[in-house]
Amino acid sequence: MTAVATLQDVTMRFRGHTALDEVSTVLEQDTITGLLGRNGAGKTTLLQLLTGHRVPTSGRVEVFGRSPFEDDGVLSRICFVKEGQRYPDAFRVGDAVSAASWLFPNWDADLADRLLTDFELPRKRAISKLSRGMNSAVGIVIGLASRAPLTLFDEPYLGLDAVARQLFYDRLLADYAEHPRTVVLSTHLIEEISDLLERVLLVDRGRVVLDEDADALRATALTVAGPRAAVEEFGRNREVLSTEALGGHARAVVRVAGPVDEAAATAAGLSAEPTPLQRLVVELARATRAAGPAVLEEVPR
Ligand SMILES: Nc1ncnc2c1ncn2[C@@H]1O[C@H](COP(=O)(O)OP(=O)(O)OP(=O)(O)O)[C@@H](O)[C@H]1O
Repeated sequence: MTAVATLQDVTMRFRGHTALDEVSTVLEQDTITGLLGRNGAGKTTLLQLLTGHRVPTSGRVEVFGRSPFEDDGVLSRICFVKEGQRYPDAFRVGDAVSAASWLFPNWDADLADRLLTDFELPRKRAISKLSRGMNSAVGIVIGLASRAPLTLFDEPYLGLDAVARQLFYDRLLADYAEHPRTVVLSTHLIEEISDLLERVLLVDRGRVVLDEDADALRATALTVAGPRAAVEEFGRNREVLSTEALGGHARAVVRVAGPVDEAAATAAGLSAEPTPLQRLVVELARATRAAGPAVLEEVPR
């Protein structure tokens, strides 16, 4: 695999506050990574470092083999879609799209047209008159049509309704299948995007808590349910991430080694199901933070 971006021992301090603390990670070419973490975890800061908006206090950031800071050759290959993106006051939707078409060498005008239609964005409408969700949709159209080799979406769904969010996920996946590129999606809506993700990068209080292949991560845990005694017995020699009991019945999220454990659960009279990614991430983060509060909140859908 080819590394598109590398962070090595990156620390970012703002006055007294450490937003990122010795972070190391690699973004592989042609992957979709979910960048996850609670409010203030350091996600936006990490994306700002990748896009050269900030220079780390210490450590090394490399994108396409070079420091992204003030390097036009690198920056023209990156599209950064920010939460609540602002545009010049006089801009209409068409102006934002035209400006983006000049910026990104791989720009696909036909795709941009189709996406504007899909998201019902009139080209002539002043951006200042758009609803919050429509404003987010403009960023999404630009992010997808840019076909930038490194495309970063920082919570791009502000104000977008569920139908529009699904449209975004569907169009991203379809276009990615035809034109693979490296995508990072910073989000709190883990379950919604879990099918899209190939990598999971979880940041908590400026530190990397998880940096894993999404399928491998899913295979590390099972949700088992059944008679309480059998659930307890099953968890005896395994790492139990959480347990809920109601009367004689219990349900537990348990770390497992593979299919052999699933067979053992079934043989013990338990139901065994994959653990939803959001639940798994919450539980793993909680376990990492020992006795602390949950690291991620479940976001109501
Ligand atoms: N310019 C700045 N000056 C001081 N502190 C900052 C600055 N930018 C970010 N921080 C702090 O760094 C921490 C990480 O912020 P960051 O925006 O990266 O979090 P985030 O994970 O993107 O959060 P959210 O999910 O709420 O958007 C926060 O505590 C934030 O207050």
